[in-house]
Amino acid sequence: MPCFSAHEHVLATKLVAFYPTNYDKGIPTHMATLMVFDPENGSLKAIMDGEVITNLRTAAASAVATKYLANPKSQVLAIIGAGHQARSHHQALSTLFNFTEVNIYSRTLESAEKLSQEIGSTAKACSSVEEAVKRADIIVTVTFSKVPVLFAKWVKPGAHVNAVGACRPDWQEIDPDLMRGSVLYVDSREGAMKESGDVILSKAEVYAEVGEVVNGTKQAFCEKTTVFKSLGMAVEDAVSANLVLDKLRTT
Ligand SMILES: NC(=O)C1=CN([C@@H]2O[C@H](COP(=O)(O)OP(=O)(O)OC[C@H]3O[C@@H](n4cnc5c(N)ncnc54)[C@H](O)[C@@H]3O)[C@@H](O)[C@H]2O)C=CC1
Ligand SMILES: O=C(O)C1=NCCCC1
Repeated sequence: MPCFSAHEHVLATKLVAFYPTNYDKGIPTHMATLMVFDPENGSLKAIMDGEVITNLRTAAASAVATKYLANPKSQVLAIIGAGHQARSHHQALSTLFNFTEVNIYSRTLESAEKLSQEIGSTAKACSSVEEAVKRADIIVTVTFSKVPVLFAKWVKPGAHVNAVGACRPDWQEIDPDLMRGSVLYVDSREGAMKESGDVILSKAEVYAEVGEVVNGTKQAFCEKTTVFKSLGMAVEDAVSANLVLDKLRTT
């Protein structure tokens, strides 16, 4: 994933591959390395691990979307999936909202319970997606499922969904009725139309990129049911890598 940002004065690329079956072997499913170059002359400035940055910047992007699109009084969070992104999303969203309830569903009750114990007394492992999401103001889907796991009939009107998994054109995590029945935001229109099965297969209409909401050219319909379909953008990695280098320089 290559990126040059003149605004941020950064030139970087991330090599990333994912191996869903690694999860059951207890090793990371995403293998990522970032290379940062001097934008003036192309010389290599740094090679860094891309796993942590991928976890954190993806959750940060969802947090920005959620800040604009969720009800500001949101109290109940549901997380579907209990891996790295589940943890980073809980961490990032907790900087914006005081959750009184965090409901977690995963393929195994054991992995949902483990995450619930890490989070503490507000968290609960649920035995179905429906149980996890029915009271939720904010929902995060972070699984490797290839078929929908979150259905419109379980989602409270006005809830906000961060749909982060299903990053291939033939994979889905979200019920097409929910995609079509919500106001749909994406990180990149171009990316969504090429890579997101949730968008392509449901034929849902993309209302806006989150960046258009942030810069005020498109509306944030936070009183309606909203979906943010995230696929990840190279600029998120490049900017994050620059932040790491800045921090290194000043410590
Ligand atoms: N939008 C973006 O920018 C990014 C998206 N992702 C995506 O987010 C999702 C989660 O990533 P990580 O948390 O890093 O992975 P992880 O491997 O740490 O956790 C994956 C979770 O999905 C569950 N899972 C695996 N197969 C499943 C299935 N068939 N049905 C339901 N659940 C299943 C696992 O039990 C686990 O809880 C993946 O789809 C990944 O590709 C990851 C990085 C960036
Ligand atoms: O943006 C990324 O990095 C990824 N997006 C989709 C899944 C693999 C990693």
